[in-house]
Amino acid sequence: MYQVKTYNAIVQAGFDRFTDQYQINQTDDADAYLIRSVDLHQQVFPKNLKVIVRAGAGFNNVPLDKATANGTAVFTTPGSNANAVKELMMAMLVAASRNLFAAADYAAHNSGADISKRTERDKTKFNGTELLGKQLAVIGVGHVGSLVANAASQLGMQVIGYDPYLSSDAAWRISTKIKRAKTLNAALKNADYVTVHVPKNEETTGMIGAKALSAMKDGVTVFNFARGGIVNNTEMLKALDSGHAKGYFTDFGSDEILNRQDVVITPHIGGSTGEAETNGAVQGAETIMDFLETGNVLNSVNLPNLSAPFNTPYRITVMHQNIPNMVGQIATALADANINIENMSNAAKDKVAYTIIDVQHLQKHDGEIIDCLSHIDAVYRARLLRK
Ligand SMILES: NC(=O)C1=CN([C@@H]2O[C@H](COP(=O)(O)OP(=O)(O)OC[C@H]3O[C@@H](n4cnc5c(N)ncnc54)[C@H](O)[C@@H]3O)[C@@H](O)[C@H]2O)C=CC1
Ligand SMILES: O=C(O)CCC(=O)C(=O)O
Repeated sequence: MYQVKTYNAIVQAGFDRFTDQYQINQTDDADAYLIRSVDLHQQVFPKNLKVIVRAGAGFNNVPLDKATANGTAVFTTPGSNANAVKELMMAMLVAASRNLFAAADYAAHNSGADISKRTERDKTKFNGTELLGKQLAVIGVGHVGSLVANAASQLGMQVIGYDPYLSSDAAWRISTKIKRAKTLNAALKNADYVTVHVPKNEETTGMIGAKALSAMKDGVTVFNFARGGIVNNTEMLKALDSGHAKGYFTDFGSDEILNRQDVVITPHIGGSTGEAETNGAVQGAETIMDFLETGNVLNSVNLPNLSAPFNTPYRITVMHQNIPNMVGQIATALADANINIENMSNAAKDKVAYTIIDVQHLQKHDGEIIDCLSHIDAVYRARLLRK
């Protein structure tokens, strides 16, 4: 029986997807974590932890190096909440262009006699502009960014995307109407609206800072529904205070940006729809079961993609450092144990490699061969799976 631990609210549809080989259990010795935004950076991972699935897109709450060193595969559920974020972003674009929040706040407090007279007098304060024909820069054109770009284009906006790491799968999702910028500055310089949809990492933290903001034109509105810190709040406030930027809309509040008319904050609700939570939980459960039962890897953030049909009685998987002679050492250990390899595949991603070996017969006691492989230097984890 596999133990699955959760740290955040996971919808029932995800739990229902697990077969009876799985138990949802808040144990300290889980085989798998199915999580959302819990910050795992301070956690000491149990040795038994084989897989972490973040139901959602951002994985900056998971310490990847620590997970790798523990032999733990980390996955996300790509695209599961992208439509939810896109719809929120479209609402925010309209809200920004029509001063919607200020206007609604005014109307909610406009009471008493002469209400219509005052309304007609004051409504000019909330005059907006239309999105049609305005330019939107989309920084990061992955699952969310591509949907935002396409939807904005359908509203008649001129959309320019910037994504130096765009995958070919993602490129297929982008409308041919979206222009491609070769540099961040080229994307920013004529944009009326700028939105970021990149993962938070060393490169993207503060990417919308003094330099990027100064490359934008006067009157720009900036949106950050990706992660706090991608936009530098101090520099954003300077741009707002100087009148260079018109507004800042974000899903990530923090003290310094509170209580301003020109900043709209939502409480990290980008992925908070029933549909997105169901997608993430179901995809998450399926990812856990597939990895634990077949060892196949698809869309992991710390392991290379590697899948093969599991047609033999036994499969050995080895997660190890991407250094010379690992496959040789693994094959030698199996030969020493008189185990014949039916099929072997190996792939690497950055510093981590992964090997799948299918075998018909085991000559030694199960534990012995796994023990033997685990003791090879630079092996993070070896597992034996039965069909
Ligand atoms: N507010 C919320 O509740 C949600 C926030 N998010 C955030 O949005 C981010 C994006 O989500 P997805 O689109 O699903 O991820 P994704 O991985 O499909 O797309 C991210 C894109 O950013 C690009 N990218 C990476 N570094 C870049 C850089 N330096 N400059 C330009 N582009 C760069 C990648 O090539 C990729 O195409 C997530 O990492 C997460 O932090 C995602 C879902 C919900
Ligand atoms: O609602 C959640 O779990 C967070 C969504 C999110 O930020 C993400 O998927 O990256």
